[in-house]
Amino acid sequence: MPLYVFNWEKGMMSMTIRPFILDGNEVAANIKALVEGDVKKLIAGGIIPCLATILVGDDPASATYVRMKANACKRLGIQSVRIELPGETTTEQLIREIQQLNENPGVHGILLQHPVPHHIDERAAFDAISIEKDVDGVTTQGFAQNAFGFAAFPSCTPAAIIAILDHYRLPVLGKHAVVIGRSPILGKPVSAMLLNKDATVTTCHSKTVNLEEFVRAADIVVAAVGKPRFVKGDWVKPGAVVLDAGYNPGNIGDVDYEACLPHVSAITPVPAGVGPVTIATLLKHTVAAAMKAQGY
Ligand SMILES: Nc1nc(=O)c2c([nH]1)NC[C@@H]1CN(c3ccc(C(=O)N[C@@H](CCC(=O)O)C(=O)O)cc3)C=[N+]21
Repeated sequence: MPLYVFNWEKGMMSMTIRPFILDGNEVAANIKALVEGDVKKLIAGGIIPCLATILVGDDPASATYVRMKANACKRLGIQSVRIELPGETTTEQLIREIQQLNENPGVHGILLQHPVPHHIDERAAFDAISIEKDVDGVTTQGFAQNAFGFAAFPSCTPAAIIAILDHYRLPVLGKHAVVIGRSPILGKPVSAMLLNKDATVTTCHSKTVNLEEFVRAADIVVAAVGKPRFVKGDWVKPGAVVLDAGYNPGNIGDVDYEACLPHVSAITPVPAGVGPVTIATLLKHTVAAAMKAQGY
C-alpha cells in the first residue's frame, strides 16, 4: 500500500512504499494444517506415510537441512527413514540404494539431498528415483511433466515460491518475472512454473550481460543464485515483489534485504521466508504420494 509522508530532506510530500513482509512460517503452517487431515486418514487406515532421505558425505549444512526435514516429518506424524552414506560412495552404490527404496512399499517419498560429492553422477542418481516417489521433483521426467503442466510433483523450492505468491494473492499473470539462476531444481523449474502462470519470464544466469538491467525491469524477482546479498537495493524497481530462495552459510539470502526493503511492495525474509515453505511442500508431496499409493 503506498503511503505519502513528508520528506524533510526534499521539503515535500513523497510516496514511500510500505513493504509487505511475506511470512514463510504462516504459509508453511497453512500447508501443514491442510496435510494433517490426510495424515490422520492414512494412519486410521493403518498406513504411516514415510519419507526416505539420503545424505551422501558429511557436509554439516546438508546434515542440518536433512535433520530439519526429518524433524518436520516427525511433528506431523510422518515417518522418516534417514540413510547416510559415506563420501566415497560410488554412483552405482547410490543408485542401488535408491532402487531398494523404490521397491520398498513402506516408503512413499525419496529425497536425495543436493549436492552430492563431485565424483557422483547426480543426474543419474536423481533419475533413478521412481516418478511416483519423486516428492522432491528432481527427476528429468518430473521436470518435464511439471514444465508441460501435468500432474508430477514439482521441485519443492519452486513450488514454495509459487505457494507464497498464491497465499498472498500476488498477481503473476502478465507480470515480468526475472529469475536469477538456472539450476535444475530451482531456477529452471521456477521459470517454467511462472511461465505456466502466464508471467513473462526472463531467466538470468552467470553469463547474462547487464544482469542488473533485467532485474530493474522486473515486477517479480526470484533470487536463486547462491551468492550472499547478490541482489542490490538499487536494482529493484519500485513496487516489485522479491522472493529470496538463497540459503547461504549463516542463513544469509541472495538478496540484500535491508537495502531492497525501501523499494519493494513485498519481500520474503531469510530466514522465515521460502525455507519453511520448502519443507512444508516436501511433507505435502510425501503425504500426497502415500495417498495415491493407497488408492485415495
Ligand atoms: N534434493 C534437495 N532438495 C531440496 O529441497 C534441497 C536440497 N536438495 N539441498 C539444499 C536445499 C536447501 N533447502 C532448504 C530448505 C529449508 C530451509 C529452511 O527452512 N531454512 C530456515 C532456516 C534454517 C535454520 O533455522 O537453520 C529458514 O529459512 O527459515 C533452508 C534450505 C532445501 N534444499
